[in-house]
Amino acid sequence: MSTRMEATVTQHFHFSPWIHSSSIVAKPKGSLQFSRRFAEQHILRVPFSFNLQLSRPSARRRTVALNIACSYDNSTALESGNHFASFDESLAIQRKCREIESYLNGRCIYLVGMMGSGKTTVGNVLSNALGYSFADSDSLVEEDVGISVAEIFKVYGEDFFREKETEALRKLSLMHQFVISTGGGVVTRTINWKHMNKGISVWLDVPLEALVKRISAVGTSSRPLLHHDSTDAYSKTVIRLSTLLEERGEAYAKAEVRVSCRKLAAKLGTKEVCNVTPMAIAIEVVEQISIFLERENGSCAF
Ligand SMILES: Nc1ncnc2c1ncn2[C@@H]1O[C@H](COP(=O)(O)OP(=O)(O)OP(=O)(O)O)[C@@H](O)[C@H]1O
Ligand SMILES: O=C(O)C1=C[C@@H](O)[C@@H](O)[C@H](O)C1
Repeated sequence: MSTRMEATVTQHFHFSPWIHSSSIVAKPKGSLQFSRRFAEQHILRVPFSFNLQLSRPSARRRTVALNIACSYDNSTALESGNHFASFDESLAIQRKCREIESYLNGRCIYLVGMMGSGKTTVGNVLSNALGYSFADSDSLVEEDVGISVAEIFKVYGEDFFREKETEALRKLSLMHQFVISTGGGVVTRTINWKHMNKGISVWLDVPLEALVKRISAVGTSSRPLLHHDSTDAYSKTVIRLSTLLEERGEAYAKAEVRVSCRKLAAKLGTKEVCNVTPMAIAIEVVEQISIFLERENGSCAF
């Protein structure tokens, strides 16, 4: 005798920010029928594949194979879990970069944000994907003066550093096809915006707690605005970072594009901003730039 039984499958998928969950053509719940011989097994492995329908018409469909574990009978506990779709992020970001490059028209990308927000780390990923060169305004100032930023602050003071920084940005504003990691304080001077507005500015908006975690992992010796020799150096760093973040919030918000790492973490299904990889952030940067370019062009360009 062949008795059939029904099982409910609940799917939870985590996708790269590339794919908007609203655009996925898949039912979140489904019903499957199994023959009696599966009754002894706690977990059924069901080979399952479907096409991800991306919202952008020009984007390629990707097929992912997922194993869905479930048990039979709605009333018994379902064996559940999150199943990550494999996704070649480096190919995906390169593809998206190709889509936007003619709209960028060689304009430089200026990454702005607090110390430790990942401008250098994400900037390198982005420049590779775009095929752009990478520059760091702090490094340019160091090359110009011949000593480190920390030493410049100590020997010549902050105002001298700010002048040199503005000069570095002026030179960079004459360049094309660069991703530029800027110093954390560039947003505070109006003249710097004049230079950065030759390209596209992107704010890497990272919450305080993630900044603190990252900075305390590497120390503050290279960051003169945060460095303290005192015994309670950690708490002083937290207070200083939080004050700077509050003072500069509005200035960072002047950037044309904002990438909120908190929102991105939520979109990726994690509360922990520190779990979001530089690649995932770089992908989101390209996504947000493409939205900005669409607005700039007044139509759906991609
Ligand atoms: N997404 C990330 N996940 C985990 N660690 C990261 C991430 N992004 C950056 N980091 C780490 O945080 C630290 C600061 O990053 P990075 O130097 O890129 O920031 P920054 O904005 O360029 O800082 P600054 O302006 O002070 O030079 C580095 O140690 C880096 O490895
Ligand atoms: O946030 C800031 O004001 C600074 C950030 C660093 O990148 C350096 O530009 C310098 O230490 C100052």
